[in-house]
Amino acid sequence: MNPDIVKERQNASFDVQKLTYILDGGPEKTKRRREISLVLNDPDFDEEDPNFLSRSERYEQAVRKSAQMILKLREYGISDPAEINCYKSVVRGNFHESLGLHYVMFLPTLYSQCDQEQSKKWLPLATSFEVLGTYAQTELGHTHLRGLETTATFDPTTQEFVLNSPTVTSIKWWPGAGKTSNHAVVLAQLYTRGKCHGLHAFIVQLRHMDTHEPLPILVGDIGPKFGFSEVDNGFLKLDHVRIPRENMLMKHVEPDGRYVKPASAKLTYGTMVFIRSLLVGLSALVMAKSCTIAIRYSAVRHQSEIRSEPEPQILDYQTQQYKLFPLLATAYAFSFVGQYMTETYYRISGDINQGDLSELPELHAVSAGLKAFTTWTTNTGIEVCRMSCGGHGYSRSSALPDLYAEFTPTCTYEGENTVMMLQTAYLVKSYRQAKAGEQLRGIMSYLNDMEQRHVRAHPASARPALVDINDLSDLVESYKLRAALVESAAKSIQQELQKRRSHEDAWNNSAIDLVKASDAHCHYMVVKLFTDKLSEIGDPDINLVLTTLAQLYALHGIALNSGDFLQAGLLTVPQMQQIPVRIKELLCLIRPNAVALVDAFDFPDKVLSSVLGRYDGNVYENLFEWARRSPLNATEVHESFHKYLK
Ligand SMILES: CCCCCCCC/C=C\CCCCCCC/C=C/C(=O)SCCNC(=O)CCNC(=O)[C@H](O)C(C)(C)COP(=O)(O)OP(=O)(O)OC[C@H]1O[C@@H](n2cnc3c(N)ncnc32)[C@H](O)[C@@H]1OP(=O)(O)O
Ligand SMILES: Cc1cc2nc3c(=O)[nH]c(=O)nc-3n(C[C@H](O)[C@H](O)[C@H](O)COP(=O)(O)OP(=O)(O)OC[C@H]3O[C@@H](n4cnc5c(N)ncnc54)[C@H](O)[C@@H]3O)c2cc1C
Repeated sequence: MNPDIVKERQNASFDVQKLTYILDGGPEKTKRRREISLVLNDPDFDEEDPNFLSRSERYEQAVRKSAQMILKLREYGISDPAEINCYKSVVRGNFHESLGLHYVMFLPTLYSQCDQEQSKKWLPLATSFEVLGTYAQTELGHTHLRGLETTATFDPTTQEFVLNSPTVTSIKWWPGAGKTSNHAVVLAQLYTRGKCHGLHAFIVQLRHMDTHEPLPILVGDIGPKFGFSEVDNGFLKLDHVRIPRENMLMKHVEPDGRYVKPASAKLTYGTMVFIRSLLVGLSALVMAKSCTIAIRYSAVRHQSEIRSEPEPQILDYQTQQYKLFPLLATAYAFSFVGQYMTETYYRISGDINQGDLSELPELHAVSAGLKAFTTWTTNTGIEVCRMSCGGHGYSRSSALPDLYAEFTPTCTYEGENTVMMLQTAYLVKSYRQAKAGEQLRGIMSYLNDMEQRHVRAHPASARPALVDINDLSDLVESYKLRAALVESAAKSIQQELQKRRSHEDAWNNSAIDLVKASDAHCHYMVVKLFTDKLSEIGDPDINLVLTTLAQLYALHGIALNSGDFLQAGLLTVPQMQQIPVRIKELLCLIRPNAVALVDAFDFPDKVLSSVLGRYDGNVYENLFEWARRSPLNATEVHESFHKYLK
């Protein structure tokens, strides 16, 4: 064990184990997660670092791993969805799996959209992996759902739908598992009796069940990408492909071609809401991994000098702390927000299953906004962690380049982040409702008292100083008032309408304000949920260290967005000047606990897969060993010497 890291652990002021229990949701859950993590000792999962493999080898390795996972899940009797998720995230490490989409999109779509008869047919096939599925929605030319071109036309004479990609731009593009899957959920515009009824989901067989040869359908892999090398993102061109009427999910077409409206057309989009909710938790996980790597490495890396003494640990540099500790605070904040998002998703989708759709718009708005907010923040955070590790952060051995490449598409897939932030129509609607005197419920209820607060952009000098920057509840209150930026967005729309612009143009001309409002709303939610969590934590040592992190999170956010807080008169200039001073004090308070705080995330070394983030801190000898495994070192003299240099 590296002596620096031993010393760090001795300095901790709290019980790491107890904090792990809080993150997991209780000691029983930690125990079970650790039991599941033992699978890492299984020699069947001993594999070469994918960074040393070609794309085709990586894909093959991923397929083998996916198949092994299924067999082992059965062998170990793991069937609870949360446990399957835990198992997979352990085995998957920092990469994706080839059957990922089958689990996260295909199966959930079947579960939520099959009727009884369809469930009876498709669920046994899909859960036994005879049917391997993908989710084909995006097209070469479109992702905006109303604009999708693929058609599904009902033919009552044969009781079939005819699926067609009429143009090049309508070719399905991106669906994972282009080579792996034999079925797809295809999203297409439904036509029956000559009328279009909008987007619906259909199950389409793509490949022969025994030979895996494509049916008369053009299907394949779209080629190498920024990351996602394990995943065969695919294309799919359908040329008048016929499928039985029973393959339409939720069956909205009667045998005579009559269309029966669903309770809400938006239920077809349910799988995206599910994944967007999951991505909030995934952001927390990846931010936590990145911080673990960067903070452990910073504790063992010595460089330059502060005083004329031996080289200090780089974690002692104030600038290093300023780079990493706000991200550490973010990892904790997002962990609690992830827990909230999961609970909210299951609560509201439970109501939806019972026929109560009243909270669907809020679920959509919250999951879209938090997905965008947390993935954007995490994406930039991983890169800060990588940079903070200097040159070794650039090596794939650090895992940070992989974490970045694998995570960055979360900002794009399941709804591009700007587009998701623009799903703030709900926010503006809520604002208008509150202004009209309606009492809002839930997370939007803070808009109820906006009129009394009169939060507007007028001189700060005309306002009382509301905020004690050392008081978390005051900080939550100021974030709440900043979230009233929605008022500016609503006003911008109003002004555009007064200029006789159409509603659509007024919306587009206010889009920057709308995204800002959405961002401010999400930021408020994160600060509030983090603060609310503190009241549940009885252990005084843990409460203290998490309160310090929450204060840092809140103040750092204000420092980054100082213009908003000053403009709205929520803070005075002298208060604003106090914030950097307080932030520096908080960095000093966090410093002795930094390693213990990342230890509490409890990532086994095999899951982190990072030479820099090793628990024992023995970085240099393992970096050397890792480099020696590089395929370029397989021979002492590379063949290129004989071919070109000699
Ligand atoms: C510790 C925790 C660990 C967690 C472990 C997690 C493990 C998971 C591991 C890995 C996960 C990663 C998985 C990797 C695989 C990724 C694969 C990627 C797949 C995809 O990308 S699938 C394709 C996704 N595509 C999109 O998201 C498209 C985005 N676009 C849209 O959603 C829509 O076009 C739109 C919302 C922008 C506009 O909708 P539409 O076209 O219908 O427009 P309108 O007709 O105007 O309707 C708008 C109207 O509808 C409301 N609305 C829109 N969407 C929804 C919804 N989903 N639900 C409810 N309501 C919705 C909208 O608010 C409007 O309402 P109003 O009319 O204003 O009332
Ligand atoms: C790794 C990966 C895996 C994927 N897996 C799948 C899958 O399994 N199945 C599937 O169906 N799809 C999948 N996708 C596709 C993914 O869902 C889309 O890429 C995503 O929805 C974004 O759409 P787009 O690529 O068309 O971007 P575009 O919508 O073309 O975005 C380009 C730019 O235009 C801007 N823009 C677009 N619309 C607006 C607007 N209304 N207002 C303001 N700005 C706007 C965006 O902000 C962005 O800056 C995957 C994508 C990736 C990268």
